[in-house]
Amino acid sequence: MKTKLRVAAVQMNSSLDKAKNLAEAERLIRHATAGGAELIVLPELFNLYGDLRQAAAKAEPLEGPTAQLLSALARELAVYLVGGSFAEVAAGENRAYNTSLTIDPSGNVLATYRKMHLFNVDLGAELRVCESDNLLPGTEITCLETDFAKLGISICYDLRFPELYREQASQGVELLCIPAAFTQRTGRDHWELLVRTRAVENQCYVIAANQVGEHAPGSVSYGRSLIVDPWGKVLTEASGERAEVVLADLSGELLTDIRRKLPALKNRILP
Ligand SMILES: NC(=O)CC(=O)C(=O)O
Repeated sequence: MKTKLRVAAVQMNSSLDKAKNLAEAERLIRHATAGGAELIVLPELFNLYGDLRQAAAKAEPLEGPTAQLLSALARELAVYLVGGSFAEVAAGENRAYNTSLTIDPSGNVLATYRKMHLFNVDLGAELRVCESDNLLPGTEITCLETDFAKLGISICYDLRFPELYREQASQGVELLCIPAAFTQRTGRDHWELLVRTRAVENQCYVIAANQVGEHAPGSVSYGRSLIVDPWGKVLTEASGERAEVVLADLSGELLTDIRRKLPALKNRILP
C-alpha cells in the first residue's frame, strides 16, 4: 500500500429525483477533491433512493448516464471513484442488479461489483424490506489492484457476512470500500460495530460511505459514514443528520506495521 493516501467518504441524502441526486453527487465529489481526496467512495444507490421499485424501473445500462457522469468526473478531477451503486438493467429481467463501478483517474472502469447479499428482513412494523422483490443478487467477489492499494468492494448488507471479507483479505486486499444505505433502525446498534469489526479481523482500512436521513416515507438511513484504520480506530465519522464529506489520511506504513506486529492473518489455522 502507498505510504500516504487521502481518501473521502461521501454521505448523501438521496431521493427519488435522479437529476437532483446526480447534481448533488457531483457537488460533493468536487468538494472532496478540493479537500485533497485521491480516492472517493459514494453511498449505495446514490442516484435514486427511497423506493426500490422505482430504482429498478429506472435502472440504467452499465454505460448509462450515471456511469458516464462518474467517468467524466473521475477523468476531469483525476481521482479514483468508487461510484457507490446504481440499479443496473439485467437483460430479460424485471429486476435490476445493485451495481458499483470503480473508476480510475483516466475515467476507465476498473471493476464492476454487483451486491451479493440482498437485504430481506422483517423486524415487524418498524422495518420490513425485501430487496429480492426488485433486485437480483450478484455472484462475483470483487478485488482490484490500483496504484496505491489493493481494494475490495462490497455493498451495505454484505457487511454482515464475514466470509466475503475474509476471502477479500486472503486475496491481498488492504482497503475495503463499502457503499451503504444502512437503515436508521439497524444502524444505531450494528453499523459502527460491523465496520470496525471488518477492519480489525481483516487488518484492513475501511471506507464506509452511508446514506443519511429520510429519503421517502418509511425509508430512513443512519448516516455516520466512517473511515476506520486496520487497528479498528475510527479516523473520521460523519454526522447522522446531513449530506457531507469526511476525509482521512491512510498510511501504508501503519498497515504493514500492524500486520507485522500482530500477524493474525498469517496465524490462521482453519481454512
Ligand atoms: N440496507 C442494507 O442493505 C443493510 C442494512 O441496513 C442492515 O444490514 O442493517
